[in-house]
Amino acid sequence: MSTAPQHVTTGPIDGSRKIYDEDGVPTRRIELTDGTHLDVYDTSGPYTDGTATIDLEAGLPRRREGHAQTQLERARNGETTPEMAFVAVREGVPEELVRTEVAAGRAVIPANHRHPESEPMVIGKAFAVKINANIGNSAVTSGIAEEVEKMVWATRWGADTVMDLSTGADIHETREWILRNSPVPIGTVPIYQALEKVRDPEQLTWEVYRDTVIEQCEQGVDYMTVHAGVLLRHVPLAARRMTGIVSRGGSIMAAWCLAHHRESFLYEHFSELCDILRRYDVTFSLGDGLRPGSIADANDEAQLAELRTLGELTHIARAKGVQVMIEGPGHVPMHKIAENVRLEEEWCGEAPFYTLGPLATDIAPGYDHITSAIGAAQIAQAGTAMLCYVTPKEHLGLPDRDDVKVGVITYKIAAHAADLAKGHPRAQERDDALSKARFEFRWHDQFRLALDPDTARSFHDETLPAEPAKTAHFCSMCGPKFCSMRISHEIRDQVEAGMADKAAEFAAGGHRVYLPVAGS
Ligand SMILES: C[C@H]1O[C@@H](n2cnc3c(N)ncnc32)[C@H](O)[C@@H]1O
Ligand SMILES: Cc1ncc(COP(=O)(O)O)c(N)n1
Ligand code: MET
Ligand code: SF4
Ligand SMILES: [Zn+2]
Repeated sequence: MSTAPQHVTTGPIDGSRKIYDEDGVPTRRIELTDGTHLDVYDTSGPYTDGTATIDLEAGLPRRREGHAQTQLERARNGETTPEMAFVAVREGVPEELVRTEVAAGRAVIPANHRHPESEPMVIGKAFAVKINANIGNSAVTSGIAEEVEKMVWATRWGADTVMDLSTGADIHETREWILRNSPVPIGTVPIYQALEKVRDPEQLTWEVYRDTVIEQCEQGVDYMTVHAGVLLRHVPLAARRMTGIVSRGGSIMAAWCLAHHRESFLYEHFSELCDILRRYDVTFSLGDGLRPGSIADANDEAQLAELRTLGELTHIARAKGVQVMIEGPGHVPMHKIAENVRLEEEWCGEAPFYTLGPLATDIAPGYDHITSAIGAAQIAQAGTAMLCYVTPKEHLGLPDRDDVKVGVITYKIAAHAADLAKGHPRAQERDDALSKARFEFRWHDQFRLALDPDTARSFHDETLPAEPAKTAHFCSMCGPKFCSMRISHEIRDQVEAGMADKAAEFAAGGHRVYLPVAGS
């Protein structure tokens, strides 16, 4: 039996302060030494508010109320819900854009009526690209306290949603602690807990699965991965691959279909599943159970056959008023990435795409946060709405707290790079503020504006820890004499002084800068 969590990381991010607008929408204000400030999107909840009291036992304050209808149904009815208004402020966009995107199914707001602790957020290509962090124990390692800290730690660094993918001990209790203390939406894969109950994939039944889904809906899970696109006829296609089926849920369902030689109970009971999720406004994340697990298998027939089925299911769910997003690959070389987005949009009615990476090559275990961030930046630029992070431990072991931070920061980079390329209205503000601080040798401001201020500061401290170095016009990379930015300042001064002299000369000599153009 795991012990209850006693402690999580709290306190503001270095150089920042949490502020709230009149409707309680949180923002992180980065205070700068030149007297200005920059406000940035904040996923971290009360944990980074220096004035908040955290009581893990009691959970976070409940901030929302339930409703009989889903966000999708209400958006279609022309209603702007409090959740839509909240995310419009967070994103800096008109409420009407949020409502119309949700109504069209191009965006989702995952917010189970029974998870009132979470702060509403929107996932869709018209909005800032989001990132998800996977956490959870396995049969081999980890406990409740570690997992709750991973959730707080992931959201501190910018995770927009967290998936609890626990498959080990105390699955229900671990999820309860995470849900009651999470400021972001929580996703799960219910088939994992269903399998835990029956032990063997063959023993799974629709009834056990359905009851597990209801249990998780009641607890407050905001979105659920459902691998209902793995059909009996797809299984032979995947058997021939280089790496078979790498999705856990996909492999469980394929094993069940083969053992019983029957069609998937998720597919056959999909309509009932929609009715259950609708009651709580739980969002479907239609699982990519046949995603490629290697470059060799990318965009193959198994993957595309499943995607077509997910498109069919999307239309069924939407007709029932349930919000839907679509999970995507996996391992895909760069030249095959755009095709994934194009087909997903075409076949799945532009439902928000939620991709795992993709890894652009298979050759760097230990660095798969990087192989996957390369693919993630590209697929996000092409229109993916949310990126599921990959940590340095991918393919090697369960990520720990440090891996979680590396994964989150790496994916914030990919998501932000895509926001810039897509021309998101506020994205470049932060780049400009940081570049200005860098060029003006305001080292403290450069650290504060960084995605990871602690690492930036500690790297600078390694060679130049003294306070005077924090305004010095060089760092240890080039040293004072070869600092190109310092030299640039001198060039700029000389050019400006020279311009002033030249201007005075010109005026004195009666010269004109622009000659009249003949005929004008
Ligand atoms: C679908 C993705 O989820 C990741 N994954 C599966 N279980 C866990 C866990 N407990 N913690 C973190 N990541 C996990 C896998 O590494 C895969 O990349
Ligand atoms: C983007 C994405 N895809 C899939 C899964 C589920 O994991 P699995 O399919 O291995 O059960 C996930 N958590 N996120
Ligand atoms: N790395 C695998 C993938 O590409 C997942 C392994 S754990 C289920 O999806
Ligand atoms: S990550 Fe490890 S346990 Fe999971 S599929 Fe790969 S080898 Fe198996
Ligand atoms: Zn993989």
